Amino acid sequence: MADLGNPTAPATPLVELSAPPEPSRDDVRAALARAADGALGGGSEDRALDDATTLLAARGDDLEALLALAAARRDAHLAAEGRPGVVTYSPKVFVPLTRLCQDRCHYCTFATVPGRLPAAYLERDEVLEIARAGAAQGCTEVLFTLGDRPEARWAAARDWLGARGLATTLDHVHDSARAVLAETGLLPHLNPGVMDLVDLQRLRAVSPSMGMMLETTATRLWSQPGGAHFGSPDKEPALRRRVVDDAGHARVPFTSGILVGIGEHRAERAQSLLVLAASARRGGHLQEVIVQNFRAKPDTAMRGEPDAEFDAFVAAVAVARLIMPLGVSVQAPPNLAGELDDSASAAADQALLLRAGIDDWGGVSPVTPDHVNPERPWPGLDALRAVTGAAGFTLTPRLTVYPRYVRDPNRWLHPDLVDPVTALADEQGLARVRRPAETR
Ligand SMILES: O=c1nc2n(C[C@H](O)[C@H](O)[C@H](O)CO)c3cc(O)ccc3cc-2c(=O)[nH]1
Ligand SMILES: C[C@H]1O[C@@H](n2cnc3c(N)ncnc32)[C@H](O)[C@@H]1O
Ligand code: MET
Ligand code: SF4
Repeated sequence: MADLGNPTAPATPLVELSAPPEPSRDDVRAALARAADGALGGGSEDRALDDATTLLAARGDDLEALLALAAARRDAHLAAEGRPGVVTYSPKVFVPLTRLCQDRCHYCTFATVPGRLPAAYLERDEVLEIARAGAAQGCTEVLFTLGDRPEARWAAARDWLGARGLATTLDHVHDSARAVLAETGLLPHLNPGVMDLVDLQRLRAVSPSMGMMLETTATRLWSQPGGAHFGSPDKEPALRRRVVDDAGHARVPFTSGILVGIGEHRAERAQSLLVLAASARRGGHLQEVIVQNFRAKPDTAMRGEPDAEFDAFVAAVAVARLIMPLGVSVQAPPNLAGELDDSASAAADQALLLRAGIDDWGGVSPVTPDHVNPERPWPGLDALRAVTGAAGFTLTPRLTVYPRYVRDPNRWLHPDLVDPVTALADEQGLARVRRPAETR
């Protein structure tokens, strides 16, 4: 298990960081040299923050050197996990259980108002219908992504839940996930926003993995008017950090990550990644870190903002790889790469992400759109396999829960989930291939 799962000191408090100056090339090269020697900042946490902040500014030849270091670290991770040369994805369907939300993230087009929806929530039978369509296409994951605690803001949500004898949105998540497991055998991955320790312990019985993006440690983007998270109670960085840590206490294999380009500066981006790495070391539960690039969408408060600059995003992927302990996968979604409707530029950007050290593409669906980024279709699996193969890797389906946790079920899986997970896993803990999509 490498250096994961060794409880150390408690989490250090988040300090507000001022915007860093542009580093000189000498600064960048010195940071690269320390990274090449094995540790950002030569092992000290403050120096690691400085070096990571510096490396996030690498461009041109320096960025090339950073990518090479990150790629080598990814290869070491895959070798340590016993799957050298394997880049994974999770064949999934996406269940937008509710698009009502108590938050108002300025980049989000997923959250909406009751008047624009046929109903406040999907019914359990509608969820099952989506899951069955996924099963027919060889999917193994049902991703529940939804608005945070809409009942705190919307009467339509309270009424819908009340009419069905449900107290909270998370009760509906629980019952729907249990139904998916029982009726289809597919594995739920829950992404319902903020959960407390009791929620995590209860939901763990119906879902082998869960996730919540940290997004960013930049509290100012939450506390100050105009910030991307102003008006979103669930996006307070200290609260989200506690959720990521609590998932470790509850022994939930967990996915988190950062959103790049929502107004955070490089030092905040570096701090966010260091916070995730520290949580991974304490809990051993962080299976993957998603590095997701902000994409401006019409009808949102941030529609006029530029998309995340792609070189800055690629540098963030590489720095994430260097910061994370071995054993933590680094994921970037393939559908947010490239210009819209331009498969050549998507392929070029995806190739760059592989050079930057990712080892996973996340959920890819042959059935449902990415409801969070609906304007961005999934690449076909053939195209993704071609890009991955051209970079020297074999594209391989995984389960929603990663092999290292599948192999240690007593610690990481609720007893009720051992059989459902085992039924879908191969000897390596990856997905047993039985998919029509795979043989196309
Ligand atoms: O299709 C998507 N899947 C998202 N996923 C699912 C992801 O692509 C994979 O299906 C999981 O990582 C499987 O382990 C998330 C999962 C999380 O736990 C947290 C955040 C996300 C974000 C997205 C997303 O924006 N779009
Ligand atoms: C499900 C996850 O999707 C991400 N998310 C939400 N809106 C956007 C956007 N416009 N661009 C990129 N990612 C987004 C957030 O990080 C959220 O946690
Ligand atoms: C649709 S956004 C993903 C789930 C949750 N609302 C969050 O922001 O964490
Ligand atoms: S990103 Fe999540 S929490 Fe924020 S508004 Fe959208 S659905 Fe709500």
